[in-house]
Amino acid sequence: MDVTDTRRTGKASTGSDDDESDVALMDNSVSISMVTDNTYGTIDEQEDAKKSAFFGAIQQRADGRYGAEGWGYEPEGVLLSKLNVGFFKSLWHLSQLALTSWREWMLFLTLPVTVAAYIWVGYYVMLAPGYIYTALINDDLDDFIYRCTVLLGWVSLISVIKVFRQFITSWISNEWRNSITTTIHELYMTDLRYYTIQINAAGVDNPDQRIVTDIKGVTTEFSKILGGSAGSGGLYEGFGNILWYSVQTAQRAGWYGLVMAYGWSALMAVFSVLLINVVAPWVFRQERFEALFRFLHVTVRTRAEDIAFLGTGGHERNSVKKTLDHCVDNTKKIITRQVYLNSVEFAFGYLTTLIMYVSLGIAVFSGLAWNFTPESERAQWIAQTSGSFISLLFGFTILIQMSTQTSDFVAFVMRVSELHKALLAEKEKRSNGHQSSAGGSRDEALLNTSSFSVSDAQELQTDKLQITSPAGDVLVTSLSFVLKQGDSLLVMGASGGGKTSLLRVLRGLWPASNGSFSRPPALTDGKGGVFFLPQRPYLAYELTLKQQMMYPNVNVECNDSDDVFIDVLGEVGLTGIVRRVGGLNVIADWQVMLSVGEQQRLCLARVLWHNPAIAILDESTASLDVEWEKSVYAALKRRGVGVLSVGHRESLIPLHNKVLRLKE
Ligand SMILES: Nc1ncnc2c1ncn2[C@@H]1O[C@H](COP(=O)(O)OP(=O)(O)OP(=O)(O)O)[C@@H](O)[C@H]1O
Repeated sequence: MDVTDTRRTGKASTGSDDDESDVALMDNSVSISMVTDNTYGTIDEQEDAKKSAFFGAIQQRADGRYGAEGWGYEPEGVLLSKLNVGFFKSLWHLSQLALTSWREWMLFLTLPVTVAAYIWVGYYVMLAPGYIYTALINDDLDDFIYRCTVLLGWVSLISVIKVFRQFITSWISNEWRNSITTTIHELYMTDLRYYTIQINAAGVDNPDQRIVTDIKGVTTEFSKILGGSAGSGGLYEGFGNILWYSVQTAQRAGWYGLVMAYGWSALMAVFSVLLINVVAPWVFRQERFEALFRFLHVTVRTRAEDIAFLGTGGHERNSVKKTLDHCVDNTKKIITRQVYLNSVEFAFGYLTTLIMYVSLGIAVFSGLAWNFTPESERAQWIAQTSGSFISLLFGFTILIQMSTQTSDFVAFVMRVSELHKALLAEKEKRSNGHQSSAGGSRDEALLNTSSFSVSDAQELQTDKLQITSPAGDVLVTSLSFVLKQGDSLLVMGASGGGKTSLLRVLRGLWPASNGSFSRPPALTDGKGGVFFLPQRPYLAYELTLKQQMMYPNVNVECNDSDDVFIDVLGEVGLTGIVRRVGGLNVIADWQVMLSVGEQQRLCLARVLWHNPAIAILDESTASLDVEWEKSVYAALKRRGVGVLSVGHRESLIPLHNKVLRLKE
């Protein structure tokens, strides 16, 4: 048996091989089922576990992410990123996140109104040369001065409208970014989804990049696509021009002028839409490579000291180079494919002038134009008809150019909507779990599965708990114990045996594959409940020393005097740092300021300050010397905190009432 009651024996026991019963009742407070080789269930049962959604999602993710072409390659995502029905559905989906209030709708509607004003004033600017030519041909100075003055007025007005259009386009982009990011943040940063999305969501790589860069890409590009930018008109201008100048062209050049313009544009549009799908998937892929490239560099920066201790950074150099190669090779593919698109775009741009002259020629030489145009107004007719025609074709040009420029946009939209859908799926899954369980805070309730309940009693209880890793390996088959306030249980066992996994299940990060457990709520405001301390010290960004101790409840009202915090720091041997850093209320880069041991002590100070009913410590004293380790456990005992520790060190055994050894 591998359970030792140190209160009874006073020393550690390693257990004997001939006693491997499933359940070991040690005393009234703790009953423990041990994992032994013969409790692993049949092969069929294990296969069933592997078929769980949990496992399925992980497997899909692994297959997608580490494909034959290495990191960052995901064929399904690449194929998805096309200008097709799926894209428009995703775009619609994101628009609903962007337009959530009447204010956003008002802003959104300001844009077409502004563009309509722009087209209307632009029409008068377009007419002006015709009038000026007529005044010149008629040698009419007064008319010439009048026409020039009017033109000055229109030109001033159109400049103001254009500036406003730019302003409103950028403003809308920023507002949309805020709305979409806020909605996605809300989903991502709530109910531990920033964790579970990584375990469960198939194919959603680099959520950080999608949130930080891709959403901005969506909103910037979309506002430009609708409203235009400094260099090009937008969708509204394109359609506005087509509508207005179709009428004008038909009136001036007759129906065949229209047929020429529409026929020519339709031809180019078909080419462009076909060619856009040659580029878009590779842009999607590029985003993946860029994200990975940045991530590897961030890792080199944040783990610089570890890498420098371990070696020369050769592997990291190779990794970043390999990823750079992927970025560069993929960019070459994009550039090559872009040639086709550019050919269509440029050819269309230059040939437009030719098409215009041909159409005018047909109107003139067929006798239509001169039939109804007085001699004195022929110059005006030529100038205004060509202006109309060019404006009509410009409308089409805008639309066609836009389709060649949307490859980035398609990629951004697909990546952001993929993340949003994955987050919604996570939320849905948790809500379903919630329906079948009872009680607890919002945070805990959403973590609930049918196997978990929040108890009012300040104790942790597991009943025949089975734990399965995301890869489908059964780590613990049937574990039952009760841990009351003031009790202490040490979980030991081989590396990879499932110790931290047990804590993951108790926290609610992984589902239990069988059995059940109950515990007080975690992370309630301030004190009490269960406090989990992870294996690696975590010191949050931009917090003072005092707030680090209050973390995660940094915003709760705290009436404790500074002395309380200083006393707690004293209990973990950190009084010195208060003076060193300049007080309790100073923000510093704690990862750099403190040694790993000091970081671990500060995290332990957190547990002591919170004074929970139960503390769950994952190798939390590994960097402390034995004397300080003893001292910290004594401080927990003084407070009557129930302790569940995971650890390897023999020195921990006498500090606990019970020891549970997980077998391999
Ligand atoms: N996200 C994951 N996906 C798949 N398998 C995982 C995942 N996390 C952990 N595992 C596997 O689950 C097993 C148990 O891991 P766990 O972290 O519980 O080990 P441990 O007993 O705490 O080990 P150590 O003492 O080394 O910290 C290991 O084989 C590990 O590889």
